[in-house]
Amino acid sequence: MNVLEIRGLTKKFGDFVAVDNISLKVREGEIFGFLGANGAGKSTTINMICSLLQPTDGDIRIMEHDIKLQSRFAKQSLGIVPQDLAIYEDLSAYENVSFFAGLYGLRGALLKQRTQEALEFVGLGDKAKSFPKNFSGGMKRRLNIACAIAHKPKLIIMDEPTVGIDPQSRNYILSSVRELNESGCTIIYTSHYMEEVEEICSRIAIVDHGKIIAEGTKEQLTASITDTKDIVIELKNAVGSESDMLTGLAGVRKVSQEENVIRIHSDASVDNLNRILKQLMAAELEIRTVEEREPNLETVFLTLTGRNLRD
Ligand SMILES: Nc1ncnc2c1ncn2[C@@H]1O[C@H](COP(=O)(O)OP(=O)(O)OP(=O)(O)O)[C@@H](O)[C@H]1O
Repeated sequence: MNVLEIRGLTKKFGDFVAVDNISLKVREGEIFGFLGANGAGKSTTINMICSLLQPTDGDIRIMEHDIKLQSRFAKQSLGIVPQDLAIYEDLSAYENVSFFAGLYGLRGALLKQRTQEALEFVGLGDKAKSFPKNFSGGMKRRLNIACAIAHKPKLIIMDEPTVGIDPQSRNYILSSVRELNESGCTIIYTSHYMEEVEEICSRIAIVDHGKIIAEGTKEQLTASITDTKDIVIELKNAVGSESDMLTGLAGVRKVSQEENVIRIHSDASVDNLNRILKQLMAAELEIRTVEEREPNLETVFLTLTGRNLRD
């Protein structure tokens, strides 16, 4: 079954097209990644799925129900972890979760039980009475998740849930996503962190300028990139501007440098590497290592758009 089906979804703000005719199916049991740079249109799409924004055009179906016609069903099937924290600082952690679960229709003993379960799930079981104003960024993010899951939705949408938190909380959140998925939830996970999407998502859509420019498993997406390759060269004692001499070289598409390490995105033909090395050696630079990297999602994005995800 498709837990989510989107057809021809479009959102215009005045003349600006933020989401441009997106169609998409997310099947039950998937962790579906929505990967795109800042401003690509991820949040606008999510806000339409959650009925927070009216589409300019297109249809959205959740569990085969049109969200316009069966809005109550859609609301109860959906859990939303918004990008901007949606928690009340002057309510306790327990009261926050209980408030949101109540909005989704839970009452009485079940409301109490699910509130406590959700807090325990995110590792805040012993913080039920504490106030989020005293929480770290990572704890607030986890509370935000608890608020979205207490009513046990079939589909959970997480909009960049790991922005601005420490690595430990990030790992905690990623393993919670997996656990929720194993317990039967379908998950849509948006991020501009390629590594996270690669790590947890079973299928990925890459969004750019409001359009889906590629979709598939990580393996399908990387296999589709056969005409480019990534080369990483480590120099000895670089001053930091050595990459300039490679920009514009035939076959070289993009170059970046961090201290001694130069990353080159180039056409796949073999002579490129020779040309690059000749250029560096002609400048009497000492080369420590040369490595050809397997394509990853960043390569896919770079090949399709000519930009890095975080340019
Ligand atoms: N209410 C609005 N009015 C006008 N433009 C908007 C509005 N909301 C979003 N936009 C524009 O639509 C585009 C897509 O924004 P959106 O927030 O969906 O991107 P995103 O992929 O979620 O990026 P981010 O990772 O920064 O959240 C951006 O150019 C943004 O400036």
